[in-house]
Amino acid sequence: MVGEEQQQPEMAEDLTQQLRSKATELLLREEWKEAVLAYSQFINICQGQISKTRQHPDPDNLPKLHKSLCLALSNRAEARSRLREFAEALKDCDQALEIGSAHFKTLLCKGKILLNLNRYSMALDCFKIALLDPHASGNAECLNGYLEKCKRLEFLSRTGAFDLSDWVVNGYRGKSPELAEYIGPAQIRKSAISGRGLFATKNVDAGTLVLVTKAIATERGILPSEDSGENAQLVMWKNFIDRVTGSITKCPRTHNLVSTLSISEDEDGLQVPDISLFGPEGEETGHSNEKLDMGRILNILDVNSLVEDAVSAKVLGKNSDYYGVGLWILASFINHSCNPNARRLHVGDYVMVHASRDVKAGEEFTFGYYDALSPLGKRKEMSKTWGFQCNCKRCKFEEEMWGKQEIREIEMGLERGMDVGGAVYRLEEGMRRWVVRGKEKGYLRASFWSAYSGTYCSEKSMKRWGRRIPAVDAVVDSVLEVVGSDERLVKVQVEGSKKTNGLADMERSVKLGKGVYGKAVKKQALRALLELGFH
Ligand SMILES: C[S@@+](CC[C@H](N)C(=O)[O-])C[C@H]1O[C@@H](n2cnc3c(N)ncnc32)[C@H](O)[C@@H]1O
Repeated sequence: MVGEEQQQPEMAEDLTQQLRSKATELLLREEWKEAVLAYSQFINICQGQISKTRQHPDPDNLPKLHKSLCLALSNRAEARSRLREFAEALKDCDQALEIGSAHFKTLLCKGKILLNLNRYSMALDCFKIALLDPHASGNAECLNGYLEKCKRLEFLSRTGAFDLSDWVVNGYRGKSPELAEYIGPAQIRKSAISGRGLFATKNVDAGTLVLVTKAIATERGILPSEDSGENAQLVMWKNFIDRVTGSITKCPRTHNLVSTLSISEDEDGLQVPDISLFGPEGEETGHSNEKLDMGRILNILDVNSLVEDAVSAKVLGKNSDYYGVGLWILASFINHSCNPNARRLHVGDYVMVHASRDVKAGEEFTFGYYDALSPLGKRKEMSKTWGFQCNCKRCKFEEEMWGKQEIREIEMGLERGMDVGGAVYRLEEGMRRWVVRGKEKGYLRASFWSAYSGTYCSEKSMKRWGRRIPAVDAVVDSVLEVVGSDERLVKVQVEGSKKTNGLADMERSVKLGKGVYGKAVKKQALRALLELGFH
């Protein structure tokens, strides 16, 4: 076959025109992969012609060729961004902008890609320059929309001033609120628990937002009841792996950030990355040397993926067959504790982490990978499934206490349907005899929480045991001190106070609610929630 450059100039011109028309048609038909191929061919030809023209200068033709090349690069960027190949698409945009620094279509495309990558201020710069272009007048509404969105998200990512009130009060119905990535008063440091952890950089009170981060990939669905949903879960897991692999392959930044995550081996030797790398304006680092083969990706996912139906997501009131799994990189640096001080809330593709009780500067933020309001045996089982053994103070203390015959009898009694009020009474009496004080009381109460909750919420139980067991406020406070706020604590506080005093202490409950939902749900909304009886 005759090469393009050896063809007659008119013939080559015809072929080039045909290729350009074909590429445009594919783009209009939204056949993105094919459009990328056609534009790539066209771009090669254009670049060839430009270098030929440089050798035999043709001042009339050169600007025309540059214009065609710029447009083709811009269109290929559009097609690549639709395929979510953002890194390649950005390269195309930058090449096009080298030719025409104010090329409207390219600036718009680059701005949209940057917005998708949560790089708000860089996106804002693109839209601002685009606004100066004469083409902007015909696209003013759309452009202003993007500008406003960038400004809003940039403000949110800088201040963390989110407001989820309406969405939460409306029972999480409708579109989830617009969020932006945010890093609060936190830094990554070596942890005494294991490897690296996330630490408070200043004293924070309950409800303070720690971070908001968008998933690299998620997979969600309702599991069918037949075959107990296991097959469906496997299919979802496979899809999830494909999505994560896709994101890693398409984006070097994602590759680099994922490669910082633990595979739960030799954690203490792992490097401690700077937290700013993970933020919306985090630096573009070069390609990491760390190879991410399939085996390593699977190990990383095994250790770091979060399941949305975990206890903290129950607050979303999702269908019981709902299953959602995702990888949120920054949240992956948070270790587990059975006396956690942070909670996570899943909102769309984002996870928000906030302090669930007051946390001192230098203290490590931890959340429960599994339910902290459960007894030692159950927690041990769960930590096994996570592949580690929890050695927190609470576990160590309870290990000792479970040596006591009486504790085991109460636990077995409850399993066999023992009267919950009686169990609480026996435990409280036991703690008095064993001189269990302070936090340790909270540990045991948290472990037997279901008995306390059953007692305080039952009129019958309260009639029988109410005078012989501690007041609900004292118990809620001591459990709160060790596991942080939890919707179940608020529920018992509200119900229990009504049963003892006849009215719930609204201020106290609102404070507890703040620890559950974070400050992103405002006081007024929390009051409304409490009046509605809490979700
Ligand atoms: C999501 S990562 C947490 C961050 C991790 N420490 C790191 O350096 O990247 C989960 C892994 O951290 C370790 N880990 C977290 N919480 C732990 C705990 N309470 N006790 C022991 N190991 C824990 C386990 O190796 C677990 O597989």
